[in-house]
Amino acid sequence: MFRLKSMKERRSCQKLSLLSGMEPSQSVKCKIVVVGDSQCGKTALLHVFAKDCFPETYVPTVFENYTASFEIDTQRIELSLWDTSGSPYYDNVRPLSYPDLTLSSSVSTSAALKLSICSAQQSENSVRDIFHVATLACINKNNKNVKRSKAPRGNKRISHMPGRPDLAAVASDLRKDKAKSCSIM
Ligand SMILES: Nc1nc2c(ncn2[C@@H]2O[C@H](COP(=O)(O)OP(=O)(O)OP(=O)(O)O)[C@@H](O)[C@H]2O)c(=O)[nH]1
Repeated sequence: MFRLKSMKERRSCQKLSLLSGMEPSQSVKCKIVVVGDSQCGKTALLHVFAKDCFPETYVPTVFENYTASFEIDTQRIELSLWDTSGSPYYDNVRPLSYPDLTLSSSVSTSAALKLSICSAQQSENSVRDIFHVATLACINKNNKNVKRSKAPRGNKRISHMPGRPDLAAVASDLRKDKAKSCSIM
């Protein structure tokens, strides 16, 4: 049913549009590259976010791409998610995933991620938060004033939605978290 937007909705909508420099009807595109040590859980992180499933078996990554879209303050966000290999064997080719990376965007996003990484392995919401923070950092690259709003969490709509395993069951089987680092750039 058609519904008129409240003043508050309109304001927050305008706010993000101004910040991203786009009309709300247009989507903001962000690219997020996940890097980190081998087997630190990069692919698992991406699977939980983009595919709503947790990969139990380890399959070494070379390169993999995922897409996801959601809304923040009615602004449509299209994410291009890049998974990389943590193996030193790919040290020379990995940087090809982020040729246009600036140090500042990498540092600010990594810092945000570190705050959330501890619970990311056990909570779907934390995983979502990580990518929302990374997305805002991505938008922030073009506009220094962007702030995370207090609006309800964006609803993610994903390109592939396989069956959703019981994450609680997976969590009960969690082994001790590894002291490895994982970053989103
Ligand atoms: N218990 C537990 N296992 C995890 C977690 N995240 C990932 N794993 C497991 O750790 C293994 C490696 O996870 P991946 O996500 O494939 O690791 P990766 O960082 O992508 O590894 P590379 O492809 O080598 O770079 C898999 O068997 C996952 O099931 C976690 O949060 N808890």
